[in-house]
Amino acid sequence: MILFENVTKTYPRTTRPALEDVSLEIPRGEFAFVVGTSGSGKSTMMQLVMKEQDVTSGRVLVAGRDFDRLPERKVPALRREIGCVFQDFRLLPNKTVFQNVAYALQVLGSSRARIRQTVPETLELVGLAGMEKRLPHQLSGGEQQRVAIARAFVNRPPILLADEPTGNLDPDTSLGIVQLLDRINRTGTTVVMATHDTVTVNAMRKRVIRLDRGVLVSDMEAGDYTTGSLPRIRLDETGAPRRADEPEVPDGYDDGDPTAYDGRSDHDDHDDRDDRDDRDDTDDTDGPDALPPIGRDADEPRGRGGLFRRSKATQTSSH
Ligand SMILES: Nc1ncnc2c1ncn2[C@@H]1O[C@H](COP(=O)(O)OP(=O)(O)OP(=O)(O)O)[C@@H](O)[C@H]1O
Repeated sequence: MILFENVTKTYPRTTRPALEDVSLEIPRGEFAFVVGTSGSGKSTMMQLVMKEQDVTSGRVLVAGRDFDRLPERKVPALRREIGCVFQDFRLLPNKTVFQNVAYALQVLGSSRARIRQTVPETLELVGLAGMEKRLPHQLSGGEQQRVAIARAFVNRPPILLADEPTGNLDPDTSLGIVQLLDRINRTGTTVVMATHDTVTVNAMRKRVIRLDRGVLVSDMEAGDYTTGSLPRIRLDETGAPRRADEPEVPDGYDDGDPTAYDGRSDHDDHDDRDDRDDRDDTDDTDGPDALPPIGRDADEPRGRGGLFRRSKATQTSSH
């Protein structure tokens, strides 16, 4: 799960925040687009999730970790749980497709047996079986991005972030890449994709979180990039998003709606943290060979719900 509570990020020597008072929750297993024009704060949001940047104010929780309480020594373990894909692919030019993907496991200390088994499985999943021996320059842009996705996913991270992954690709190829991310999402991995590619966003009918100059202006289920539908957050009379500190229902409200906030207290979160610390220590020693196979989470519940409980009113209004 990814949770932002009233997150503001202002970079040094700038006056306007890159993100301003952003609150949202992306439950485990969800596919969400983050859209907005250039400079609206999409990459900043991704970097905050990776803890490559720190918030100026507000709170971020990712994969059970409260960043306020996350010691620096535990950041590498966090990043092992987040795969990343970028617009410019970032492949190693002198390594083959197989070696590029295997490298991601090697740096995690995986055994050769594990690499021999997992890399071909993953290349098959992304549609590159038979291309193991090619170098990146012998691939099309779309194929290179598939290698990058395989590399990001080969250790089966619970979260995959894709920052403008289709920015260098033509529309048909872009759609194929987003469909691949959708397929990965169906294995249980949470996928968050930043983009301003209206065509692919509108083709997918997924959750669409929209930023405008650092402000979250809409959050829609099965939304699109132009008109929007099924807003997730309530708007006030002026059309502004309701704030996270004005819950629509009391904390802990749950009428059986799996998207309802369960109102867990800070105390509960603290307990979580203690459990998590234990688990992190296990992670550190288990190594990637303990990773579960593709599809491990597919049948699990989608995790607890959002800060904002959707009501009939929010489902039918549009903006
Ligand atoms: N390291 C930085 N230092 C200072 N300002 C930054 C830094 N990174 C981003 N910004 C500023 O923060 C704002 C948001 O940038 P960000 O890269 O998050 O937007 P974006 O929506 O990802 O844009 P694009 O689609 O062009 O990648 C912009 O005004 C940008 O100039």
